[in-house]
Amino acid sequence: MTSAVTSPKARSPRSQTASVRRAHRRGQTGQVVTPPAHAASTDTQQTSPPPASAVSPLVSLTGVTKTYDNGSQALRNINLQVKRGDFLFVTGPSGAGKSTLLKLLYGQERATAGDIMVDDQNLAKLRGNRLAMLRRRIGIVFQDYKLIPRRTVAENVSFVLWAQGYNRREINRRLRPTLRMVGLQHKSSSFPDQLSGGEQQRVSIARAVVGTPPLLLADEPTGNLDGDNSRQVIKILEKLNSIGITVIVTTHDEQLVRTSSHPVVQIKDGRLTYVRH
Ligand SMILES: Nc1ncnc2c1ncn2[C@@H]1O[C@H](COP(=O)(O)OP(=O)(O)OP(=O)(O)O)[C@@H](O)[C@H]1O
Repeated sequence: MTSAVTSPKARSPRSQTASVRRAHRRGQTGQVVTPPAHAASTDTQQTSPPPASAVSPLVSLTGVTKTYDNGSQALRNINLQVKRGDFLFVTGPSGAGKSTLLKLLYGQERATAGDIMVDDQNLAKLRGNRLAMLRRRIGIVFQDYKLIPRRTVAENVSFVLWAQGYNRREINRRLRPTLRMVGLQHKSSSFPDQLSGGEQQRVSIARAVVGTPPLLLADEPTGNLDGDNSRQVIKILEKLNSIGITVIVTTHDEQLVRTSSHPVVQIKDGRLTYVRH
């Protein structure tokens, strides 16, 4: 698995981005597919409305409350909409409810009250296979990387594709541009403990997006990194956003948020307010 990615030709960041973008356009996300030019036909008989996915937000929370079994009220009456293609920062102090919000979005936790829609699916109604299918369409990045220690970079990144039944050719086709995208093509045979923290986080980003999900959730992705590595991680997330992936990032790093122009919401004591639209 690793041999195919050990000696890729050097390519510019622009062409790396382009190849991942092409992967999206081939329809692998089901999300960023550009409609054919004739889709906007002049056929006056064609009066059916556009599909819901073309107009609905990718993520929508309405009146969402989460109370854990021990009585801890993590989220209170949250209303939030994230459109397809958005990049959203979620800030707030420790214990405010940021991680809980992301856990609700990928179905690790269930809301106590309210409605959560992700990619036109009502999370409260998803169980078993249908929840697993939705999760395949959500990339997740954690503060502590969560890489498999005895697996190489290439194996860590492609593991999810193996698990989903992709063949070797398709895995290699996706792996190369994804590793280039995060600047780690030369580290594909390294093990996690041979990498810096910033590199490990870039591997975890590659793993999160190698399946070309329409939605990427990053929970404090810069929490363990210094300023330079943090900015590099945010730049990669912005690059992914520029090719159509909707990105939601939690952070308590005020500096990162201040130096960006993306929308920002703050969670404090479980309540959400817009800081910047
Ligand atoms: N599994 C759980 N069981 C009970 N209470 C929990 C659980 N997970 C989180 N909480 C509580 O819910 C509240 C919100 O926690 P959450 O982890 O969402 O905050 P956070 O904003 O992500 O914090 P941090 O920035 O420190 O990661 C906290 O009071 C926390 O103690």
